[in-house]
Amino acid sequence: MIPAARLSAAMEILDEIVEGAPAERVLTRWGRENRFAGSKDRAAIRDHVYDALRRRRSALWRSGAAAETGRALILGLLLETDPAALELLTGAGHAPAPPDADERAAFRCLDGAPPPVAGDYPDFLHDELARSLGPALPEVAAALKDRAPVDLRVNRLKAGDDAALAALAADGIAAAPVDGVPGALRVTGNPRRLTGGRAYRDGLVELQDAASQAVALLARPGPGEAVLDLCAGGGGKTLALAAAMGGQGRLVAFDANPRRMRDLPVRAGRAGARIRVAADAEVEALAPYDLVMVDAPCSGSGAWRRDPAQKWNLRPADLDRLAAVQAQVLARARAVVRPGGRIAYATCSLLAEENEDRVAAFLARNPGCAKGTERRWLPGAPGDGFYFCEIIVP
Ligand SMILES: C[S@@+](CC[C@H](N)C(=O)[O-])C[C@H]1O[C@@H](n2cnc3c(N)ncnc32)[C@H](O)[C@@H]1O
Repeated sequence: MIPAARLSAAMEILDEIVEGAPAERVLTRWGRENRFAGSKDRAAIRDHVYDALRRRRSALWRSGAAAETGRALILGLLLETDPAALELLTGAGHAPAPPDADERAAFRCLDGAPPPVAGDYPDFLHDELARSLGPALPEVAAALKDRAPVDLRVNRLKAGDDAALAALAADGIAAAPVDGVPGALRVTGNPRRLTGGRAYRDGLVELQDAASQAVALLARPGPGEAVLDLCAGGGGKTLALAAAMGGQGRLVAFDANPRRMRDLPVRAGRAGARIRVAADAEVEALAPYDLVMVDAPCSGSGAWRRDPAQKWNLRPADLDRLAAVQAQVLARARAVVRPGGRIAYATCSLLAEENEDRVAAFLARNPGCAKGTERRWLPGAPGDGFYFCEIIVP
């Protein structure tokens, strides 16, 4: 496909997404129905679609269009990020039609756009984002418009950094260490080869955002400790905890939605990690734990660049519901941690409401518990946005 035809396809796909269809479903169906498109075409179309979804409000504003359509979003995206590419819109062959006089007259810059439009986030979150981020808000919002890098964690149960880098190089994948996060690598070339390569298949590296790795390291699971990962999900942090424990001790993984842990046994096998996947009642039966990791369900606002639909689908009532779940998991963690043990509370949220406020509320309800190490990572420094707070239990 020529580059302009890829833009046409992205417009067509975005039209369906704007109508409410989930992006992944539309992209998959489009690929099935357009077999002539090769893997490079599909990857480029997907990038256009996600670039537009991350910038949904600013792109529409930039286009000046009255209604949100795939064409308006792509026009606005190109205006903002690659104005020269508008020349590709010639109308010839499969290229989109060039912007007509009315469309051109409507184009506008972002000066004067309200902050949530320029920053691409929902209006209702503005005050909370401003309270949480202060003067960093515009910079953080800008970082969330870009594609997320592909990060790897060197699996210390199987390899050191040099061996992992050598295995990746043999697979044709270029990567470099991420400053400040021991064992984190950032893929700089051929990321799509990763899952077919030996380094990944043999469990030398795992896909994991660098800040997510930093969170697991900061939890400091000790070798020989009993550790519970109470919100294990797909097991990203569980596997990182297992590696930090050096294959010693006892690591239990639980998630309220067991289907999310479906692949964990296979991933653990590949990584050479011993993990007990627990059913609900086993969480208490296997207590007490020295450390309980609570990677709480949250708005995902620190990782919106990976999943932009999350920010557009979020509603005020979701934050209330999430706050209640965050409090509930913390209370459960408190009940199963041993006296003198620790709770490692983390979210990939930028909102104080899900972070500092949740910890403060927990401490107010649990006299004697004390805050230990607390840290926040903003998106891009070095990975997704994350919050971490260690709670020391009396
Ligand atoms: C942020 S995700 C976990 C990501 C995972 N730790 C990782 O690193 O890949 C939060 C998880 O919490 C789970 N969850 C939601 N409510 C829960 C509850 N009450 N108890 C335990 N897990 C819960 C969700 O199913 C979701 O998988």
